[in-house]
Amino acid sequence: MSPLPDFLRPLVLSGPSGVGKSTLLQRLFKDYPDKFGFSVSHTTRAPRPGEQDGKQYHFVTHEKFLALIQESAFIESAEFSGNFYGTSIQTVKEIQEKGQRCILDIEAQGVRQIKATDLNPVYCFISPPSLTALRERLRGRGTETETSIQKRLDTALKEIQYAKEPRVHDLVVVNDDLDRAYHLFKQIALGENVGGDKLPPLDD
Ligand SMILES: Nc1ncnc2c1ncn2[C@@H]1O[C@H](COP(=O)(O)OP(=O)(O)OP(=O)(O)O)[C@@H](O)[C@H]1O
Repeated sequence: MSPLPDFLRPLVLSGPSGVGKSTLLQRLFKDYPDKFGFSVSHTTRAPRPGEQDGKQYHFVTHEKFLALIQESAFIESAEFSGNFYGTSIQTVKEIQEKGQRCILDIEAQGVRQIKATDLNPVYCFISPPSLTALRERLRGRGTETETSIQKRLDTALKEIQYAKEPRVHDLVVVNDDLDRAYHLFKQIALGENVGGDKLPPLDD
């Protein structure tokens, strides 16, 4: 059996909080409003200003989230920075049925879980150029308290450690210059046969 073209496989995006995943995705969806479907996760975290239920996330209570776990509704679910996140099987199915490429934005625990399923996605890691740059972006976004920034940076170190393990990701995009990173990310999303960036040492 010949392998599926990459465009027909879901695309799993991961990378530390604040690295620029949402920024890259927003540009992609603006440029290609019909080609891609974003797998909207369920979360128990509070909406940030401007976020709409069903758009960035399905915002649910703890109780509802636990009920969905009981019903085996999720492909993956994880706790991150004190909140639960999960991808429902139904959400991915609906996107695929529309003939769109399904894009999932998932943290490291979720990536591990997806590897145990038969989803067969392309794994793309969005890397910061340095830890210093990541810290500055999280502060600059202005959505987090200093405690939350510290929590996210601690988790970021674990994400990066995991990303350094062999064969975890198929491709890396270093989000240094946004236009350059977006150009590469767009090619990957469109299923073009490109090599990614090299993972920076990230030990600053
Ligand atoms: N290449 C870049 N250079 C400088 N700043 C950037 C770059 N890409 C994104 N940013 C900025 O970094 C901040 C974090 O970006 P964004 O919210 O997209 O991150 P994220 O990975 O989606 O985070 P989370 O996982 O927490 O949702 C934003 O303020 C964004 O404008």
